[in-house]
Amino acid sequence: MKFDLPLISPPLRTILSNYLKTARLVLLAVLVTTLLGTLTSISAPYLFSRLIDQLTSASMAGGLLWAFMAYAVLMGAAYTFQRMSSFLTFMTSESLNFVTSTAFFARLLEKTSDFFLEHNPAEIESAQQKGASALNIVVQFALAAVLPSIAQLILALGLLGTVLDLDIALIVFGYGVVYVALVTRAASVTRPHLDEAIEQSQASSRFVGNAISSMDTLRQFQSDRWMIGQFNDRERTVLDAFGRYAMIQVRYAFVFGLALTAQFAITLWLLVPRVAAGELTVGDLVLFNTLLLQLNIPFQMMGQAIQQFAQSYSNFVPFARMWQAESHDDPDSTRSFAVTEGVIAFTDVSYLYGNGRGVCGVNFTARRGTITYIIGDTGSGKSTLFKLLLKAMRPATGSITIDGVDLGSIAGADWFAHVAAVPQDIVLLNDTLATNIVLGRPFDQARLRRAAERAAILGFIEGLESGFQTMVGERGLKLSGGERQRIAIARALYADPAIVLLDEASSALDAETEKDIMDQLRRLRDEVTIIAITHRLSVIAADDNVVRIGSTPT
Ligand SMILES: Nc1ncnc2c1ncn2[C@@H]1O[C@H](COP(=O)(O)OP(=O)(O)OP(=O)(O)O)[C@@H](O)[C@H]1O
Repeated sequence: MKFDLPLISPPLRTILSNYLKTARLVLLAVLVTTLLGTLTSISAPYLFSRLIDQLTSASMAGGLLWAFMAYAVLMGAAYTFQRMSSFLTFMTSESLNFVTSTAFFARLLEKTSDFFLEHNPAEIESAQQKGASALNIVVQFALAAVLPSIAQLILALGLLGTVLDLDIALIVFGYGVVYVALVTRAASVTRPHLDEAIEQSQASSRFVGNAISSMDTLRQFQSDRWMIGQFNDRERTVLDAFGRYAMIQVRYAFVFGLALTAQFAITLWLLVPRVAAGELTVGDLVLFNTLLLQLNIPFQMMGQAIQQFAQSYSNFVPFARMWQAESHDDPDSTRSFAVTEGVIAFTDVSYLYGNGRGVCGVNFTARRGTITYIIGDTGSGKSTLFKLLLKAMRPATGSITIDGVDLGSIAGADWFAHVAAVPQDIVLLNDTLATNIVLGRPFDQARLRRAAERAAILGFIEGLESGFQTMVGERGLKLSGGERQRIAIARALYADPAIVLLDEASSALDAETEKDIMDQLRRLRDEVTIIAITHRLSVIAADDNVVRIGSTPT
């Protein structure tokens, strides 16, 4: 079986080392209870077989009954330790879930904007779920199956070799090797079908994410039947791939049955005549049967573990791919950066996307004291300039400086402490108006009201029954487009930024509200550098700085 180790190792290393730190004590308890469970479960049948051989009415009077009681205690202890170990293992799995989901979320926040253009939330969620459950299964199996199985195997094989004879121990061991080899082979033959099923199920989640975000449009164009058909086709592909996987495993079940029959037949063929000849006692035969049954359980467990590991690997791949997708290459925060004059200079800046479109040779300077308007045809690259300013990507050529400092050398955290943007597509959280404006920054009622006032939305909010505590609905869709824009402007102004970027921030507003907001912003222009993208030339005043962006080659 081939595994892409460079792909899965980095997330595994980070998550498992955090997990070992978090669950150290419980893991130790799992180890101890597992070992005790194994010792007691092997010593109980051994004691029983010896007692059976000594069982006469005279020996009963000599205290053998108490030895049988000791056997009963051993049996109870074995069960107790095994159960304790399995629940302690379950406890650690919750720690693992916690570590996996928090590490993945932190990693997601480092991803580039392109990542979120490629992957929608439903698909990301599905990869996260699959990855977390794959890791959980591997760790649970390692602790609850592989570890006790190996301990049980070593002890039981040792006992079998000492009490009965080495040949029998070798036959049992040989069966184990054949069994594990068969499971490995079955897992490797079925892997391509499993990989395909998981790949298709990821594509299906992406499809669901797309469908949910455009549900109203689909209904309006009566495209829902078409979407259902497409979804069914995708799910059918997943089902077929899982079906092929399961059918191959079903065929292998016959081979496993044959191997088990051969193991019992050969060993009984050798042992039964030796009992008849008086070389072995009936107790030996009973012990053999119990140990054989016990030995087969760990082999089956190990086989299942191999099967689960192979399945978990396939499930972990989408998670690992997202984990490894390109992240922002950001310098460390120095906290020493401060905006002084607020002069932003673009010098010969170019950036082309993979399709050859973007911006070429842009030169302009934005200062306080005036609003800098960026204008240009649709697709000329105005929003791309903002993405560059917001460090979503770096210029391919040229430079962007702030008060003479290259933007590339400023850490994201330091830069975002000074800049606030109102994007073209406003995203609001399904939470209250206050939360959407403050967005986790230190709460200050006076600032909140001032920001709302400057964004010309205070009157509207105060007129609502729940005021700032009004819930905005999924993606803020309980508000109008213009209200959403004003909330986003209030959000941008809340922390008194030194630089404000507005990407068609007033496009959904009526002329009067737009004028109101721009007048408010104009009052800030001596303290704040304001750059605004607009298609509405009517908002531009005579003393504004206007930068026209030309079309780029396609
Ligand atoms: N992520 C992307 N991948 C590939 N091409 C892109 C991407 N984003 C934008 N483009 C292309 O780059 C060009 C500039 O896009 P941009 O959004 O910056 O234009 P714009 O001037 O803001 O347009 P508009 O006025 O319509 O909002 C367009 O031709 C667009 O198709």
